[in-house]
Amino acid sequence: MAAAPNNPAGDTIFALSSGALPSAIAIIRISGARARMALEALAGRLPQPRQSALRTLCDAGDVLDEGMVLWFPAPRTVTGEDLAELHLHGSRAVVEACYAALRRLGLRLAEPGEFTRRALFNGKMDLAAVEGLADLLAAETESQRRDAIRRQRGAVPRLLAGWRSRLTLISAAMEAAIDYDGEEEVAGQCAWSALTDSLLAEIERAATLAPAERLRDGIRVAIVGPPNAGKSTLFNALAGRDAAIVSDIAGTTRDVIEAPIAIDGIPFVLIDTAGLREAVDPIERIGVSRALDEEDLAQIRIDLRDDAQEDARTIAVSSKADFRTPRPEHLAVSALDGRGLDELQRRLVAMARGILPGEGEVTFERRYREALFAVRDELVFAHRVPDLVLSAEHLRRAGRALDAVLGGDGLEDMLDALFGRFCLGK
Ligand SMILES: Nc1nc2c(ncn2[C@@H]2O[C@H](COP(=O)(O)OP(=O)(O)OP(=O)(O)O)[C@@H](O)[C@H]2O)c(=O)[nH]1
Ligand SMILES: [K+]
Ligand SMILES: [Mg+2]
Repeated sequence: MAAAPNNPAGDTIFALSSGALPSAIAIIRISGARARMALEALAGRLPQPRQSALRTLCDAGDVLDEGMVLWFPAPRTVTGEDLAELHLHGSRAVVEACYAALRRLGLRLAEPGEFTRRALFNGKMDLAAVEGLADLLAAETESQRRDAIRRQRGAVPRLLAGWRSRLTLISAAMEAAIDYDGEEEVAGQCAWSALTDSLLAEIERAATLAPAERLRDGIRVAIVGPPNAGKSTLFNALAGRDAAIVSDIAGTTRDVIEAPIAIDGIPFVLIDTAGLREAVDPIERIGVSRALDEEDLAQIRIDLRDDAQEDARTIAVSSKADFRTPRPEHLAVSALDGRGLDELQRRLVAMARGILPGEGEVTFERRYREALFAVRDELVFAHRVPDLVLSAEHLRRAGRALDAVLGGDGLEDMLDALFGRFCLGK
């Protein structure tokens, strides 16, 4: 998509903002400095601001349609610009005729997401809200809708600003402690320690929650282990179809294979990987290196290694439990007779719930999370260093990292990708 101008004052845009044609009603939205002129040219007299009025729409003496029109003068509009809406009969011919008339008046069709882009640049929405809106429009599940609404309604900047002001308070308490000696210093240290502890816990939780894009795409679950451990067989059993090739030849799977599945309404992306070993075959070696990457990236891994250790993101599985004695500390699973599969699914759901946002929690897009990890690291350093002066410096850095998110550093880079996710007319 071509980048829309940051200052769009010159161009007036229009687009169909309602659904696919034909439909009962088609709503054409017009935004920009010439919206008023265009509305007057087509509909004659302007209606009262923000009140609908019935008008006959004409183009050079030709009646286009009869419909409701609305006029929203800037700046109290969704885009921050003059805005008009035409509510027409939802036929292709009517809409095409209107488009043609608007083009003749010097207006142009909007790019996908361009209305929202203008809202962003005119300060009508913040970036997190735009991201939330994009997800709201794409939401398919209830958890996606709830999360998107919270973000669209400004939950992210509210949280960030709250953390920022607490950090400022902590820094102030800290500077005060530096000015004291002895007992007071210890007391001061304890006070700010407690403050940073709770802030750290909150930021840590926010950064480790499933990111917004995971909620969109599904929580990644990588199945890893040695060749012939039964990874692909297990993958197929969980996916409910023969998506991956299974054979008794070690090194069968080389590429990464993905299958989206839902368990208890939670979206997962299952990932089958190449068996981990010192491969001689160069192609298999690439497969092994990809497997290790997926293992790192995944939020949850199902580990079929003999020495697998359970942790917050790992389920250690003894496969082929129908004919091998499973390790007592591992979950015994057999893709052949089905034992352990229900329990494995229960554990996947339980782990997912731990990293999905709960009531009132909000997820963060990747770029926020990276900054949050930076903030967290600085807070950890601030705790660890023995010297209050050094601690104060780490707190300042944490503050700057938070400011970077609040100020939207690196904004331009991701705008095109973001607006590309919008449909036309939004
Ligand atoms: N008895 C029994 N055999 C199994 C089970 N799971 C897999 N197998 C067999 O073990 C062999 C290897 O299975 P795969 O699923 O291809 O193993 P993999 O871990 O994907 O192997 P690579 O892709 O080569 O790393 C096949 O012959 C499977 O039929 C199981 O639960 N029980
Ligand atoms: K195999
Ligand atoms: Mg395999």
